[in-house]
Amino acid sequence: MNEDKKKKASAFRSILRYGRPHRFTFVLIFICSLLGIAAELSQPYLIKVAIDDHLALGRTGLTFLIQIALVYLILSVISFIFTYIQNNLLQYAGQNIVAALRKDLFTHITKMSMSFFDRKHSGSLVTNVSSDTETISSFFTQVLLSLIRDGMMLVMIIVFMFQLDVTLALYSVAVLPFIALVAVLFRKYLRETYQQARTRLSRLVSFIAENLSGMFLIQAYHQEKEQMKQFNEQNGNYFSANVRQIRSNVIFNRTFDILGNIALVLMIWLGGKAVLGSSLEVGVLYAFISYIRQFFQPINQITMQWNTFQSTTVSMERIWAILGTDPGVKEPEVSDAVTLTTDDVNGRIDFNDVSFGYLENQPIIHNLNLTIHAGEMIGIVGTTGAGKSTVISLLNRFYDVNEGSIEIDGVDIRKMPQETLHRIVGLIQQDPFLFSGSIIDNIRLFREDVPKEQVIEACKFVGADSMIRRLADGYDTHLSERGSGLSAGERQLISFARIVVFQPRILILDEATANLDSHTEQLVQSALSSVAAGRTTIVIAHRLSTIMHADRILVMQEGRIVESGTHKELMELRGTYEDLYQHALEAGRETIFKEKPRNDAG
Ligand SMILES: Nc1ncnc2c1ncn2[C@@H]1O[C@H](COP(=O)(O)OP(=O)(O)OP(=O)(O)O)[C@@H](O)[C@H]1O
Repeated sequence: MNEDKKKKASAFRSILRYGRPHRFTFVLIFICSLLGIAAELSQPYLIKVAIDDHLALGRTGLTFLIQIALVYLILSVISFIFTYIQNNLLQYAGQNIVAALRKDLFTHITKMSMSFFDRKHSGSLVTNVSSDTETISSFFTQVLLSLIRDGMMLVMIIVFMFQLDVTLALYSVAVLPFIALVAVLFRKYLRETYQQARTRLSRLVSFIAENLSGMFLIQAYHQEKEQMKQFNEQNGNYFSANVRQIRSNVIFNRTFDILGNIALVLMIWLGGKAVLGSSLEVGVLYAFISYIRQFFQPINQITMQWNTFQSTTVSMERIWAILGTDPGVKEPEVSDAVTLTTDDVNGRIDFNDVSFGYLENQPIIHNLNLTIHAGEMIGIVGTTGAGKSTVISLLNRFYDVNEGSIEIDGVDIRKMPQETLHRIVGLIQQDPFLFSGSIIDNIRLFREDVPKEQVIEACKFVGADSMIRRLADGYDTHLSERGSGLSAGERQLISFARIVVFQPRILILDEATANLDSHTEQLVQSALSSVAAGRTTIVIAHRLSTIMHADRILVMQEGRIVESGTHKELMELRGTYEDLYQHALEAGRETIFKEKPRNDAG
């Protein structure tokens, strides 16, 4: 529990640090609030003066009243101006702070290794970057505003009251312990309802995000009803948590109103008695009644902000948990870093006694030793779960090896800045990811310094040019999310063009041609041979035709390379490869590797 509080406090302090660059703005906000409130609170006092020093004395002259009315008006304008400036400054500072926080958070997330994304739902990360930062924004713009403005207002009202009449002032502040009691009683309940609503919203967002990315499967397997049922359940849960939270808020606020009205009635009763007994001036009673009404307003505001404050601490903690998470895969120390340019690299790859597991004590790759020569084309085959994609993830440093090392041209990839590594190693996946943006930007990855001509050249080279020109806006055609306006083969060709533009020395294709029809496959195949020429190429393929002509084929089984050689050599070996091949022929497909049952499955 204590640990928990400490964590909360440290998260809070860390996030508050974002306010430091705006400290002068906060001083200005404080001054504006002070002036605005002073002008506002002087108004009842003015009326008291008009009543007690003029009307109660039976004076009939209007000049004094007109003067009072004018001053009242000026005070209203002053109060308006300062409140306006204060609000604007606060919003400006608050939005700036949150924009900076959002940026840091997103930057940090982009640096995390894949193991982080294995653990974290993308939906909950979306909630962190969007609504958690928004909650923190409301802390700076509402909670802080309330603390500054309402806190000062409360203090000033109490000062004004004591100045006017000590007895009545004491009666007024006597309600404060009751208010504190109500706040304490409600606190736990309010916090619970708030947290519940936030957790359920986060679950709902995760569910929606997952559904959107898997919509294809949902429709293909007619899972709509099942998913709808789950959605309704999540939606209903969020709805009831929200209703509960709103209900508790309303009860809390109305309890305050009742307390305020009781205090008001007491004031009229006690004050009225005093006025009748001539121990109190009417104007003072009027001013007190006004102040009592204003007295509850800031208290109500501050207690209401308690909710926001609660959710802010939860959000701050969650954001800090991410910002405080080690990225896993680290950039090398500057003194250790080896920066290579693509031209320096030959493309030799060494896996030296590499072992790796996604989870502790569950090794997937076992003591892998492998040398791939510069310019060699390697095909990797194996049954599902053999570890083919894992080897590729390790080479891309999406995860770090547990033991051993991976070297490119003799340099441990952990010593390369990741930018260098990813410039050297180009990866094409089965379903290439395209960003929402124009085709040209997708090919040059939003780098304006890559001229359009170079992109067109690359597209011609891989045979994508005519396809792109047929689109409505050619190279400027805007792609929707994940390039959904294009076919799988077209997306594939675009990712090949990317490779030609960026010229990585090592090319990796992860099942790149598995789902294409034969015509598109031919297109992609010829693009592949153009792109692969002169590069070290590793292809994980489920189609034999893709890798049959590879310089070397590696057969993987349960995290180990069990056979290695050319197609011919492996066929002659009559081992696992030949077995897979026969199995493919029997099934009348060449794409059989994936479907072959795993050994452990019998
Ligand atoms: N992110 C992950 N977290 C935990 N385990 C994982 C993860 N990714 C893969 N695995 C496990 O690691 C093993 C190897 O997976 P990998 O994806 O490398 O196999 P593969 O040979 O590429 O299979 P496929 O041909 O089906 O793509 C499998 O048992 C898989 O369940």
